[in-house]
Amino acid sequence: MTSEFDLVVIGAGSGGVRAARMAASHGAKVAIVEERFFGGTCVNVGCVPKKLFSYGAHFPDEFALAEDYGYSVSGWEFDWHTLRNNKTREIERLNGIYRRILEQAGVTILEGHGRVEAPGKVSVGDKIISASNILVAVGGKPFVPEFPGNELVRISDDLFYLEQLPKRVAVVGGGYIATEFVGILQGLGCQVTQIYRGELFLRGFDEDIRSFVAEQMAEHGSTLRFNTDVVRIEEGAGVKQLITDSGEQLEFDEVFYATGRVPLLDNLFAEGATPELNAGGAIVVDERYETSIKGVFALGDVIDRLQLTPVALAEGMWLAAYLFGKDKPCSPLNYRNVATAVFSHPNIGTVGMTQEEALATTGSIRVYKSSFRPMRYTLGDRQVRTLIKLIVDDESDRVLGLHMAGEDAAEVTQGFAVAIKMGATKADFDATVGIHPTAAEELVTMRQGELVTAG
Ligand SMILES: Cc1cc2nc3c(=O)[nH]c(=O)nc-3n(C[C@H](O)[C@H](O)[C@H](O)COP(=O)(O)OP(=O)(O)OC[C@H]3O[C@@H](n4cnc5c(N)ncnc54)[C@H](O)[C@@H]3O)c2cc1C
Ligand SMILES: NC(=O)c1ccc[n+]([C@@H]2O[C@H](COP(=O)([O-])OP(=O)(O)OC[C@H]3O[C@@H](n4cnc5c(N)ncnc54)[C@H](O)[C@@H]3O)[C@@H](O)[C@H]2O)c1
Repeated sequence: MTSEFDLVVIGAGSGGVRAARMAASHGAKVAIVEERFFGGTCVNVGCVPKKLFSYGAHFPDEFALAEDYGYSVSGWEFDWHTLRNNKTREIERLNGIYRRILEQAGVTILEGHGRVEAPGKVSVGDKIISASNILVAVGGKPFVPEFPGNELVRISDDLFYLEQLPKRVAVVGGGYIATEFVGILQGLGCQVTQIYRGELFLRGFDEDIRSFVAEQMAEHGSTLRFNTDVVRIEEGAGVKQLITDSGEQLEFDEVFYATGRVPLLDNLFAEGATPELNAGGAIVVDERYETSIKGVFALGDVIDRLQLTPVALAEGMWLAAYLFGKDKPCSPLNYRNVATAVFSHPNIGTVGMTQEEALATTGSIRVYKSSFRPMRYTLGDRQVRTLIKLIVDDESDRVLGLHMAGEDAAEVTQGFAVAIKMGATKADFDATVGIHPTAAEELVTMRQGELVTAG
């Protein structure tokens, strides 16, 4: 029996929309199922509203800096509702664009909860549709650990729709979301405390970058409490009392938890139709994104790879070309040297290996480091700094990693990521004439490297 569709995608987020659109452009008959919002996490409660809020949070610093340039910027006020509502209007516009992109590509849109009933069968409400291939691109949801009072905390989605901005706020977690939220809330005028259970936040990033960002955030007014775990939260008189593992009691108006995300598998697979999952609940796929059930594929945040929008997009494009393209990809997607940024204040941009990873891999590296005060800040006394760092393989001279924390770090890193992906050497960097005066020119003018060897 022939199927109604060549591909049914569950989830119209970053990966699902891209896969559906590209599959349709290759000539496939495609349907997409979405139960909540077109564009998924990134557009609605992730990258986009977060970046808009991050822009918004920089204005007080800009006003202060303007004074050093002779402007009087006194008496400014901030209205949270204006920022929040303008953001929501923009997100609604983007939702419409995503829907239209799908319609224009000829993709059939089905609104409702999608569920894999069996290989080749998806239900949407009480309707069953048949498909030669099914793609599960349902993303993830915030994870909040179990402890007394955890029902009192807010999750990342909540920030985007808050009725009022809290005065005193705790952000628990030490990853991307927590660190970005601290910058946003602090910039918008809240008194912010970041609480992290480990020694130093941003595990997995370069050690120097982690310490530098912690210093800069503290200098900027955020309170950072590392080696601190929350054991209980109580509420009284509109105040949230947070009790730590050392018995301290801290008071906040709101407590945000950003302690990771887990795959969104709620009512997604009928009994007997669940593919293999790993210990963390992520769907296990092979290098073609096929699950343990033939004809059922999965990609994006629901699998155990990098949880980044450009990665979900790349996976979606790869799979569409693999299933329906004339020119099938000849190799699996390459996850090496994926550039990433944390839109904390200051921003972090990173591509390639950290010093620690490089040492474990090659044993002998040269490390080039420069910390400086960007020219923009030299007319006043604010201690805003930038750190850049290059990790070079001593033997081959190849640049293994580039790390930057400071203004425009994400923008600068994106450009250099091309060079790193192409295998540029330090000599290539040195042979590149800089653009003066910029912060990025530092990356092609560093000459004094320190030789570091393993052990
Ligand atoms: C606060 C925050 C900030 C972020 N910032 C960045 C950033 O700056 N840069 C970056 O690269 N990444 C960022 N990310 C990560 C990025 O958003 C994700 O990696 C990306 O959205 C994953 O795409 P996806 O297609 O896998 O899933 P999603 O975008 O989550 O899409 C899944 C879609 O499936 C739908 N769905 C789920 N279950 C069903 C079902 N059963 N039936 C029908 N529909 C269903 C959901 O409603 C959703 O629309 C951020 C994430 C968060 C939470
Ligand atoms: N700029 C970006 O590209 C960007 C921004 C936001 C999110 N993201 C993506 O979304 C993913 C999820 O972000 P996230 O910040 O929620 O996750 P994360 O994995 O980056 O960080 C989770 C943090 O919570 C801590 N944690 C975990 N369990 C805990 C517990 N029981 N108690 C206390 N702390 C605990 C971890 O130690 C870690 O510091 C990221 O990994 C990233 O891939 C990307």
